[in-house]
Amino acid sequence: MELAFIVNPISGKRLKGNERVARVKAFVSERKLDAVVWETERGGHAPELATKALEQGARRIVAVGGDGTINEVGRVVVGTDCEFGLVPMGSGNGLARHIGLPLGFDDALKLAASGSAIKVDTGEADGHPFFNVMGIGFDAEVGRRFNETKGRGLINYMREGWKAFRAYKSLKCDIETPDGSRTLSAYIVAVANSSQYGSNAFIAPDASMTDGKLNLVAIAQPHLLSFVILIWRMFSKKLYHSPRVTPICADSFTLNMEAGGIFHVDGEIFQCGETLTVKARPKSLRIVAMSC
Ligand SMILES: Nc1ncnc2c1ncn2[C@@H]1O[C@H](COP(=O)(O)OP(=O)(O)OP(=O)(O)O)[C@@H](O)[C@H]1O
Repeated sequence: MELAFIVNPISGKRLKGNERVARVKAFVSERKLDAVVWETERGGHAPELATKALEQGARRIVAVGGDGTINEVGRVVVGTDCEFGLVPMGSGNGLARHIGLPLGFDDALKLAASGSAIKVDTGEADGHPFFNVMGIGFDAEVGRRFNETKGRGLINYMREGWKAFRAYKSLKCDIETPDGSRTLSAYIVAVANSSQYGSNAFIAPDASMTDGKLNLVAIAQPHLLSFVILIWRMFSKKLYHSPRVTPICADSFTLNMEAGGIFHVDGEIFQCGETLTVKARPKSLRIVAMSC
C-alpha cells in the first residue's frame, strides 16, 4: 500500500460527514491510487489507524482534518521514514497555513497525494509531540473551553477567548533555556514550531520549521484595551512590537510553575506538574509542504 488517507468526518465546518469521505474515495478510485481511505469514528481513533497504516507499509499517510487530527496522526508518523500529507479541514488550520498548503479541498488533496515532502522540525512537551504550537496559561484555558463547546470556527474561538479573558489570572513562570533562565509573570507562555495558531493569528511571526529551534513567546497580563491591541498585533504579524511580549528562541525550555495545571499541544489539553519540559526534535518529520 502506497498511501493511507485518515479522514476525520467532523472537524471544521466544510464538507462534513459522509460527503468528505466519499470525495476522498472518489479521488482515489478516479486516479487508481494504491491507497486506503479510513474514517475516524471517535477521538483517539486516528493514532490507531495511523499505526495500522504504518504496519501495512504505507509510504505516505495523509491526515484529512483539523490541527487535532493532524496531531493525532503526526505523533505516530514523527521519527519514521513515512511521509506525512495534510488536507486542512479544521477551524484555524495553523500548520497548513504556515507550510503554504492550499485550503481548498481538491487542491489540498492533490498536493497531499502527489506533492514532494521535506524534513521539518517538530516539538515535544512532556513527551507529547506537537507540530504547531503548545502553551500554558490563558492559551490552554481557551483551548480547554473551546474543546468543551460544540461550535467550531474562529467566531466560537473568539467567544471562548473572551469568556476566558474575564476569568483568567496570570501565572509566575521560571523559564530555563541552555543559555540561562528568567522569571516572568505571564498570562500566556506559548512555544511555537510554526508561526501561527491558525486563521492567520501569528504568535511567532519569525518561526521557522527548519532551524532546529522553537520560539517561546511569553505575554504579560493585559487589561482590556491592551488585550484588543495584542489581538490586532497578532493578526498583523507585529506581536513582538508589544512591550508586554518576551520572545525567546532556543532548542529546549524547562518551565517551572508554582503549581501544576493544564497545557495544550496543538489545541489538545493535558495535565502537567510544576515542571514542564519542551524541546525541539530537529528534522524529525517528512511533510508535504510548499514552504516552511
Ligand atoms: N468520528 C469522530 N467523532 C467525534 N470526534 C472525533 C471523531 N474523529 C475524530 N474526532 C476528534 O475530533 C477532535 C477535533 O478534531 P480536529 O482538531 O481535527 O478538528 P477541529 O477542532 O474542528 O479543528 P481545529 O483543531 O483546527 O480547530 C479531535 O480531538 C479528534 O480526536
